[in-house]
Amino acid sequence: MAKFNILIAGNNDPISSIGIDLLKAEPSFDVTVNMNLKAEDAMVEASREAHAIIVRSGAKVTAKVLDAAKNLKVVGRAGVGVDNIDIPYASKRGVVVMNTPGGNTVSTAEHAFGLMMSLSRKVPQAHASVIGGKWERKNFQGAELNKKTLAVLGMGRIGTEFAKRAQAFGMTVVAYDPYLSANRAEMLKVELRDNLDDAVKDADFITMHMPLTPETKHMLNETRLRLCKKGVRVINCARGGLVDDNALAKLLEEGHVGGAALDVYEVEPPPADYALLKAPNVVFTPHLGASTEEAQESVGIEIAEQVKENLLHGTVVNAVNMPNVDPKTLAEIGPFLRFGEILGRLISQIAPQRAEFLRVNYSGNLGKMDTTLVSRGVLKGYLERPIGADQVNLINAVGTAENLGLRFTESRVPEPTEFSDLIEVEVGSGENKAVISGSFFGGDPRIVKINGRRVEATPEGTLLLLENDDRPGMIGAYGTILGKHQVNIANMSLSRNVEGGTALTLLTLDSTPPQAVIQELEKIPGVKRVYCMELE
Ligand SMILES: NC(=O)c1ccc[n+]([C@@H]2O[C@H](COP(=O)([O-])OP(=O)(O)OC[C@H]3O[C@@H](n4cnc5c(N)ncnc54)[C@H](O)[C@@H]3O)[C@@H](O)[C@H]2O)c1
Ligand SMILES: O=C(O)CC[C@@H](O)C(=O)O
Repeated sequence: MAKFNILIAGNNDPISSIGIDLLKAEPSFDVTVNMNLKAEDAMVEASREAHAIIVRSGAKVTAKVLDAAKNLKVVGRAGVGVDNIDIPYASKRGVVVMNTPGGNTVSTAEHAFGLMMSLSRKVPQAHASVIGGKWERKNFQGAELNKKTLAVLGMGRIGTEFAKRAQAFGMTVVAYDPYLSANRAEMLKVELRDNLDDAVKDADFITMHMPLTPETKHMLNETRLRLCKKGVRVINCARGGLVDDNALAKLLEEGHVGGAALDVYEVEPPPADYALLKAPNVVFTPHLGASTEEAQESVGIEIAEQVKENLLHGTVVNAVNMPNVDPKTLAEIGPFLRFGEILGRLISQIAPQRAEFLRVNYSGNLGKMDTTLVSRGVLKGYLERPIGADQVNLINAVGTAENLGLRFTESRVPEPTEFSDLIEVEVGSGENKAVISGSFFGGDPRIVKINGRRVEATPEGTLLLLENDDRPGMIGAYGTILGKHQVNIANMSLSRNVEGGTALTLLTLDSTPPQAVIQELEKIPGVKRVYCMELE
């Protein structure tokens, strides 16, 4: 039985014990929990033997960690944000990265909403004052939420939950999210703004709920904050860096921004001299959005299940760097995926060198399916020879092709050709290309065309493809040489363009002939090309 090492890594932020127990209960898993992995070097050492690493936001899975963890197959994030994981590098290394969207949505929306209420009623300041023995009622006059305008930036899961709560409090909700459809906005009864400045300029409160990306970094910068109404209050329970913390501190000091409630910071934890910590009218929490029993249990169990299923059965759920494959889909597309890989391997052995494109075209029943993974399988099979079978997989195949300058495309048409299912793979540059097509006969894969010529072969063992003048005696000549070297022919398929033109002979062999035999075949008069193709 294969053994898998699982590292649950953190910086004092463990995942739920139910999730840990679920993994420990699996006999083939060896589970290590280490919550002292703030430093990269410590993380590198702890990760060396891991097949899976599970983190929250405290531990960082950097390129150095990914390089050190030679056996690594999967990184699981118990939560939404994956900015503590080097995703491009994980993809390059062929490591699947999964998160658990949804498990902490309500907790985070509730926390952000709680922050907005604390901010509008100055709860932390009033609390500190009472504890300090004071009774300063006039200093802590707040503002109602009722009839105020709220701008929700990022109307995904958490933004939507926040908006619903705000509507229940009588707020007018304006939304900015370039990926939100007008229909959905209408359904959620929010006023959708196409332009970020339009969304924030009349708002009394702004709340942010999107990932930190190059596009969203410093979305609220000094210029945009100055555009807002004087006294605007800002809530950020999504990611540090969406707001320019220094600009926010400055505008809070000036009084242009009336208050801020933050759960996340550009630097976490913020150092003692962080300007924001000294600014007036602020409410802070230390990245607590998802810190509830319910959310942690939910994301802890979810990630444990996902990682377990991935290691044991190859199931991919909630991956951020490859398409999802649940067990049902995996069973359905499994045969196509395997055949796709074989077609890729096959064409890599007859394609022109320095190919510039690889196209996968589907028609008929296959043209109606989601074939993304099958195409990745073709690409993987194609790249195995040049890159090494252990270096390329379904996750990094697309990136690897890009690095080689190979343009990878796929097309699908639901109409059948002469076959009810067809996968056609074309590889080449300009007009110089090789084409192989495959189909399924009664559920069994068949190679049905090579370079546009009709052939028929079961994709197994070794295939010998010979191109020769169409004249008598050629097959006898091949058979004699192969027989002399004890190479048995299991199957043969013949085709030609015109009588006396060029013939294509596809032989399925029981063993792979040595190179010397191929050279002997090439010397037969009338033989133009001989390709020996191994399928496994
Ligand atoms: N504080 C915490 O503990 C905590 C907990 C959970 C989630 N989060 C963070 O909250 C954020 C939102 O989480 P979610 O689960 O709602 O994610 P989500 O994917 O459901 O929603 C994100 C939304 O942001 C939108 N978006 C993307 N780019 C945008 C842009 N340029 N402008 C405006 N909108 C844009 C997307 O269209 C999407 O609707 C994430 O960054 C996540 O990491 C924080
Ligand atoms: O692990 C946590 O508590 C933080 C989670 C949060 O930042 C997320 O993006 O899901």
